[in-house]
Amino acid sequence: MTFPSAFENLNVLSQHTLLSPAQLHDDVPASVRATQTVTTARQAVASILSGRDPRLLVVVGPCSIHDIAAAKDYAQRLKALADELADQLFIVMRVYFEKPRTTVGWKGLINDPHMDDSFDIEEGLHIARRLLVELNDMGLPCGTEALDPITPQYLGDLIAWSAIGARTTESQTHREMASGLSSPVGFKNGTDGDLDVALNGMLSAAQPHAFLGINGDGQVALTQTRGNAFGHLILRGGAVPNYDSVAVAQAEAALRAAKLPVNIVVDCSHANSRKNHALQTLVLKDVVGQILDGNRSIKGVMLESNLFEGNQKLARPQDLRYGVSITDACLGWDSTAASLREAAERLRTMPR
Ligand SMILES: O=C[C@H](O)[C@H](O)COP(=O)(O)O
Ligand SMILES: C=C(OP(=O)(O)O)C(=O)O
Repeated sequence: MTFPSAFENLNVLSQHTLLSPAQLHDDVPASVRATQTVTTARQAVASILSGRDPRLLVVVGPCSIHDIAAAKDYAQRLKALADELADQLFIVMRVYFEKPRTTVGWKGLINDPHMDDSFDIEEGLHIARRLLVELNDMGLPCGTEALDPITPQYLGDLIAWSAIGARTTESQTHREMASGLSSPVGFKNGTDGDLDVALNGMLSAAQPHAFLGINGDGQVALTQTRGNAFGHLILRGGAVPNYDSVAVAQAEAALRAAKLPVNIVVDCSHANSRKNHALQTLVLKDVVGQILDGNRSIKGVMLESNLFEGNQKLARPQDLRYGVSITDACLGWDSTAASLREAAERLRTMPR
């Protein structure tokens, strides 16, 4: 019997075989320095989550990466800031290559690196891996959203922290993938604010799973995982924000009731900033205030930040403004640096 028969793949237009994860690793190898950055950062995040390291994890950077020059420019500034504030903050750059869309839209640099619907995924994977190697070579760890369950085989060795997004936190496929990720993984609450989907995600991802995956050679493989020991909850707001002390106390109680580690990261953006990028600084101030008031469950924060504030509509690359987001609106660099410096300064007043 020929494959496909006349009765299947009726809506599939074409399939094009891509290079394997092993081939991409050969094309763009991880340097020793990059690997050290990833390993040290994963350990630091794990120590923060287990309470051994009192610093605040900060995942900060563009909503999405679309321009490599701008991403490197941003990373250089962030690395200097990370070194300056390293006594209080452990800074990981948000390096998001895959965007989950509410309906449709540009799905990120891996899916469509030329931003023209040419979907040159093979080139997208190369660009993404080269950037991750460069950033880790600078000593700047990278965090990302694990969206496509195949991508971690290509890039996962260069990722220090991962998120499962609000739109996929209830998906079994993503929980299975999370159970095998090498980095600590945060589960976001649902877009409607539901915490249970994230808690169930954490419970599921902590367990071993067996599922269909791909191996290094790109072959379909029965994949069996160990379970991820460093799952945590990310509060990103829903119908209303959920970063305030009452919402955080409710999340803590829900984590305790589910017998999960009481570890929370607050996403200062999305529904917590009511999608107004400038309000992220106020959310951060509030969260730092909660920590100064004695909160010990908030282990980290997330900020969407770029070189310049706001966002712009997707256009031809030559028509885009440099350093401005083409997805969610972001804080600009100056206010990002000022708010992180202020957060560190306030945290320094706290007896450890
Ligand atoms: O952070 C990114 C966006 O909020 C998410 O990808 C959804 O984007 P959309 O609602 O513009 O599709
Ligand atoms: C899509 C994102 O967030 P969320 O899943 O919370 O909407 C994001 O952080 O890019």
